[in-house]
Formats: sequence, C-alpha cells, structure tokens
Amino acid sequence: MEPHHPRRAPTAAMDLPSRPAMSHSSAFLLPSSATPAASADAYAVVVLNQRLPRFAPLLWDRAQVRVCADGGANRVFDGMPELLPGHDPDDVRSRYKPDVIKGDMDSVRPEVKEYYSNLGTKIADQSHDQDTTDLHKCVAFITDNSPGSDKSNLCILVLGALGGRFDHEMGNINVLHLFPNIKIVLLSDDCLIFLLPRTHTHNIHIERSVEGPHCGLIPVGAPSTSTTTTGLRWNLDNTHMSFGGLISTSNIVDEDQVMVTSDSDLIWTISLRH
Ligand SMILES: Nc1ncnc2c1ncn2[C@@H]1O[C@H](COP(=O)(O)OP(=O)(O)OP(=O)(O)O)[C@@H](O)[C@H]1O
Ligand SMILES: Cc1ncc(C[n+]2csc(CCO)c2C)c(N)n1
Repeated sequence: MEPHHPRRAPTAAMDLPSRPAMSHSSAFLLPSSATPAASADAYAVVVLNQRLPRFAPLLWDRAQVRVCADGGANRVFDGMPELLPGHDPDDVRSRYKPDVIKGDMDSVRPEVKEYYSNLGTKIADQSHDQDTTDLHKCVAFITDNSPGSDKSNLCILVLGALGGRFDHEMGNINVLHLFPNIKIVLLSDDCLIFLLPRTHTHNIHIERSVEGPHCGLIPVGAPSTSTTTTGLRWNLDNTHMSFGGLISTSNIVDEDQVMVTSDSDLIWTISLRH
C-alpha cells in the first residue's frame, strides 16, 4: 500500500451520517503543576453519599459551584479532614463549605446540616419529591442556575458515583441519559464514565498520566446498529452492539486520541491510575 493511502477504505464511516465533533478530556484530574489551559474550563462538583475519591480536595478547590447531594454533605464533613492529614480539621471543614445541600434530606446528619447552614450553605429540602434521585435534583439545580441558554460549556463532575449499591449506580448512569446535552462525568477512585451522545462524533483525548489503559464502550440505553472507533486495541468497524450480543468491555486505549461515532448514545468508561 502506498504510504499516503488510508489504512482502510472508509466504508464504515460512510454508513453514519457526518455529525459535528465533540472533544473530551480528563485534564481536570491533572495536578495543578501540569494543568493545561483546557482544564481551566468552568465546572461544578456534586458530592454523593459515598467515600470521597482521593482527588476530591483538588477538584473542589478548582470548582465554580459545589453541591452536596443529601448524605454527600456528611462525606465532605468527615472525609475532607481525613484526606488532608496534617491540617487542622476545623480549618478544613470551614474551608470546604458546600454552596448547596440538596435532596430529600433523609441522610444528612442534623449536626452537619446545622454546621453548614450556619456557615451560609443553602439547604434545599426536596423531601416532597420521591420520584427523582438526589443526583437528578442536583444536576437540575445546576443547569437551572447556570447563566445563558447554551449549556455546552457547562461540565458537572460527580464524586462517589460508582462502586457501592448497584441501584444507585444505575440511577446515576440514568442521569447521564436524562441530560444528554450536559457534560456530566461520574467519578470514583477507580474509573470515570461519561455519555457519548449519538448526535456527535467524539474525540476523546487520553491523559495517560492519570487514566487508562482499560476502557469500555457500552450501549446502556439502546442497542447500537453501527459504532466505529479508532485508537483502541479492539476497534469497532460499523459494528452492532447490544446486551445479549457484543458490548466492548476490557478494551485498551492504544493511542492518545480515541474517536467514536455511533447511531446510539454510548457510555464511555476508562480506568483511573493510582
Ligand atoms: N452506594 C452508592 N453508590 C453509588 N451512588 C450512591 C451510593 N449511595 C448514595 N449514592 C448517590 O448519592 C445520592 C445521595 O445519597 P443518599 O444516601 O443521601 O440518598 P437516598 O436518597 O437517601 O438513598 P436511599 O434512600 O435509596 O438509601 C444518591 O441519590 C445517589 O446518587
Ligand atoms: C417506580 C419507582 N421506583 C422507585 C421509586 C423510589 N424512589 C425513586 S427516586 C427516590 C428518591 C430517593 O432520594 C425514591 C424514593 C419511585 N418513586 N418510583
């Protein structure tokens, strides 16, 4: 094959109508010393009721808005001093003050609620709504309160979203599908997840110092008739994916840039390095 020829004729890509590109990067996880301009993009942090990931203080420090989902406030109250040994626990608590505690308020401890309320945190009790999860309520709050109609620059980082109770995990993944136009990243100590809406072709920049190599591409909401990728060890080429058939788990990123195009919304997941 002559050097300037493409490695493969673009038959698969032509089956999918062309769509605008969307870029993704996990630069928000880089330490301050290595932070490129891209990670300076504004983001909100939501803390859920699970053990705080080790990078919680870093993400909290750089966030524009900090929201605790109900019992997530207990995790900040107890967990931030634990993650910052050598600092005075009282100083840490007063410094890591949520802007809002939101949810049905059956998990936040009364003394925690009172402590933050006295510091000026807004307490939004939504115990009347037993049909939406606390994360759903928090994301709706953030989108409703972010200025302008164009939410494409808004990013929401959700801490403690994975691992633990499977019903909660699935509820958290459902929130990605409920807000397909908002960039929401679910995080744990071990991996991250976000949605790749079918409306776009996706360029995922891999931050190799903090993420990879294990990854997956999963059609949670609906089967995909055609998904095409580049940059993976096991690429898809106009491939059908469904539960009960093929889904891409235990894949590996082989390049710094992964491209994904699909006719269905897909979940992208990648391991985080310790
Ligand atoms: N074990 C978990 N795994 C994943 N996410 C969780 C887990 N526990 C809580 N969360 C998330 O944190 C949010 C707040 O948790 P909290 O325990 O306050 O909720 P809750 O509504 O009281 O839950 P439930 O009544 O079902 O126990 C939940 O809506 C969920 O998004
Ligand atoms: C079909 C159906 N299943 C479960 C619930 C319960 N539920 C869903 S979200 C939520 C609030 C949790 O903070 C609760 C209690 C429901 N309402 N409808």
